[in-house]
This record gives sequence, structure tokens and C-alpha cells, in this order.
Amino acid sequence: MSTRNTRAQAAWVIEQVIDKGQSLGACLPQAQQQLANPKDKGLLAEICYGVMRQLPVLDSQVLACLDTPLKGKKRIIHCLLLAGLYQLKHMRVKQHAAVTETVEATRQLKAGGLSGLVNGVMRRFCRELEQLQQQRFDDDSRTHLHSRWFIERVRQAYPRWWPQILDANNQHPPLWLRNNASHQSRAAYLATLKEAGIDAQPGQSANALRLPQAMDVTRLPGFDSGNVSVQDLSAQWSAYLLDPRPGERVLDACAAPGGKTCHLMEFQPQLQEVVALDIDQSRLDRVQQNLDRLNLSATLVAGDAADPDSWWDGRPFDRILLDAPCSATGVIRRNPDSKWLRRESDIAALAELQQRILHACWKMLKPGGTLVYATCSILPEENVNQIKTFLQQVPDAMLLSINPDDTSDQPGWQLLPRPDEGDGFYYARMTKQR
Ligand SMILES: C[S@@+](CC[C@H](N)C(=O)[O-])C[C@H]1O[C@@H](n2cnc3c(N)ncnc32)[C@H](O)[C@@H]1O
Repeated sequence: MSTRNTRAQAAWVIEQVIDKGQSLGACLPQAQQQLANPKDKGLLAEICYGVMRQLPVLDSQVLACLDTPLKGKKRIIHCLLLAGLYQLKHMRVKQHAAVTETVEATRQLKAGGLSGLVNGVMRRFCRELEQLQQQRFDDDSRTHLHSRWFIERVRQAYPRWWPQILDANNQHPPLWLRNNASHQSRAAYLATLKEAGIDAQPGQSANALRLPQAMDVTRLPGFDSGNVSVQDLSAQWSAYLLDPRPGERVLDACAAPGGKTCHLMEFQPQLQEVVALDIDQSRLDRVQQNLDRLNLSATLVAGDAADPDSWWDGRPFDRILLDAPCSATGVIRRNPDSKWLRRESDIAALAELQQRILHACWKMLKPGGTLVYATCSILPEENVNQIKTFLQQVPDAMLLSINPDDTSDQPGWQLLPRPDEGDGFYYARMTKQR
């Protein structure tokens, strides 16, 4: 991959995602490593993320320009044309640069025999750009840029809001920060940012800040010494809802990469112990890195939250945060590849796993203790329905409502993704009756 230009790298990444089922998170960094210039790395990410946002439309427009679809080894050239068309339609790349670089990438991908075809298709895109940009579609997938099964589920769950939800998923995500209240007040950090010439706005939860302009967060004042962390606004509610008190023992049951573990320790610095559990040892390394940057320490355990017998010492916890593995359908704007990688059949399997983990965690909770169940999903099957079933099955579980709409009939708090606001998230809070 080393001699390939940015467009050739983009074609490789896109093929990995749409044909080989890899996530952008897994293959984009690999391709970025092959590029020396940080600007090229940024351009590569912009192209790959953009293609994932717009995929069904770009796909049909590329196919419409080809006499025969490019199959087998030639599929990478189809992916290259997706990247080329995306640049012309959605980026401020000069047309001649997009054409020249895309044709050059054809050679670098060892498909030089197709460079005439690529040149012709790219030039046709340039000629027909206005029509391509204004084209309207009569099917849901191309109109709303999501898979059909997902559109149907969102439509059923939110008959009033579904178009806005899908539209929010197709926007660029906002950048939210969490001020470290154990280092300085939010107002003080806002003043520091202002001095450094960085525009920021306070958010609804007490330590949230939004940066209207995305930037390399490692360059934020005091980032290395833990004055601030990246965390979405909606995710920041978890510590307030769990509300741990001095001297308590807390389990963060699905902890990696540790965003919420760190937040709840900043929120309550006098905890007796925080156990950060995750099934994936390699992801626990990320938890340790985050704790180190913030100068915090927790007990890290690699284990299965659904099977406490394999790792738990039997001492019950005062509070448990269960940020369950989920469909991540509330954070699609951050992971647009998930629109094409997620399968409808995943949802029932995830709901079953969540229910098993929830029952297992309940056993580890002290009588009188609090458990917060959270997901970054917007699907009722993983959220409200899950908690409704749990409350019906478990006699000592009592809902602690978060807001007036949160009743045992419609338990929990469903947040939907909104432009410039938080991600889609769900929270329910329950106590174990003594
Ligand atoms: C939504 S992420 C957690 C995000 C984390 N709470 C944060 O705020 O940074 C879900 C995590 O659950 C972990 N996980 C999945 N199944 C698990 C299980 N059975 N037991 C424990 N952890 C599990 C995954 O490895 C993943 O790290």
C-alpha cells in the first residue's frame, strides 16, 4: 500500500468496508499510516467517512455510468469511482485534481488497463455534476441514506420524528468535551479556551463544552494533564444519574474504553473502589491509558459481565453502571459505516445478551443500591422494552424515574441524536428494594 496516493488508499478502505465487512475504525488507521502528510491523512478520512454517509446514492450514480458493473478484482475501481464522485459532489476539490489523482490511483492499484474507463467516467461526472447533485430518488434507502430495514424500524418506533432522526444521522457529529471538575470549574476552563483563541460553548450538563470548530484535541490547553476529555453530551449524563457517594464501591460493568469510568471518578473523587470490567482485554488497555492521563486509578478486570461466577469475589456493589453492548444506532453520525455493516438480525441477539448481562449485574447489586442501564441505541428493543421486561420479571427491582415521562409502563429516558446536541442514548435507573 505504501506507494499509493490518497485516492488509492481511499478505494482500498472503501472496499474493505463495503465488500469485506471491516469497520472504518479497523482499516482507516492502517491506510492513514501509509501517508506521511497529516493533510493527506485528514483528506483520506474525509473521503472515506463521506462515502459511507452517501453510499447508496453514489453507488447508483457510479453504476449508471458503467456499461457493465465492475466485479471481482475490478471492484476496487468501483470503490475508487465512489471516492472520485464524492470529491466532485461534496468537497471543495478542484475538478481537474480529482480527475488526475483518480486516474493516477487506477495505475497505482495495478489496474492501469482501466485508466481510460476511469478517466471517461470521471469526466462524465464533471459534465453532469449539476444533474447528479439535483437527482431525486423514489426509494427510501437513497432518499434517507440508510438501509431499508433500519428506516422501517425507526419509522415504527418514532412515527413523528423518524425523518429528523435519519437526517441527524447523516450530519457531521459535534465535538463535545468534558471539563474535569476536580481540576477546575467549567467557567475557568472556558476562560482558558478563550485566552487560547478557541471558541467553545457550554452544554446542558454541568461540565459539557461544545467546540463549534473541530480540532486536534491533544492541542487543547491542559489535555495531557487531564484538564479535559472528549465525551459526547449524552454520555455525560451517566455520572449524574449514577450519583455515586463517598466511600462507595462501584462496578462499571462494560467499561472500555473508560470514558464513563473516568467521569464518575472525577465526579466523585472519594469512592472506595471502582471496578472497571470489560470482556476484551485489549480494550482494557485503553481504559488504563485514559485513567493514566487523568491520574486516576481503578481495579481493571477482564471478564464476562453475564457470568460473574467466573471473576466476581462475591462482595456486592453499592452502584453499578451497565453501559451495555448495543447496536450503536444512536451514534451513526460518528460511525456512518455502521449503516451498512449492522444487520437486522443483530438486534435480537444483542437484546438477548443485554437481558442476560442485566440479570447477572442485578445479583451483584447491594439491597438499596442503584443500577443505571445505558445504551447508545435508539431502538426500543434494546431500551424501554428491555427495562419493562426486567421490571416485570424481577420483583425487587424498582424504577427510579429520571423525568416525569419515565414510568414503569414507559421506563427510562430516550435521547435522540440532534444536530449540535448529544448523541442518541438511553438511560434507566433502578434500585434494589431492601
Ligand atoms: C458501549 S461500550 C462501553 C463504553 C464505555 N462504557 C465508555 O463509556 O467508554 C461496550 C463495551 O462492552 C464490552 N462488552 C461486550 N460484551 C461484554 C460482556 N459480556 N461483559 C463485559 N463487557 C462486555 C465491549 O468490549 C465494549 O468495550
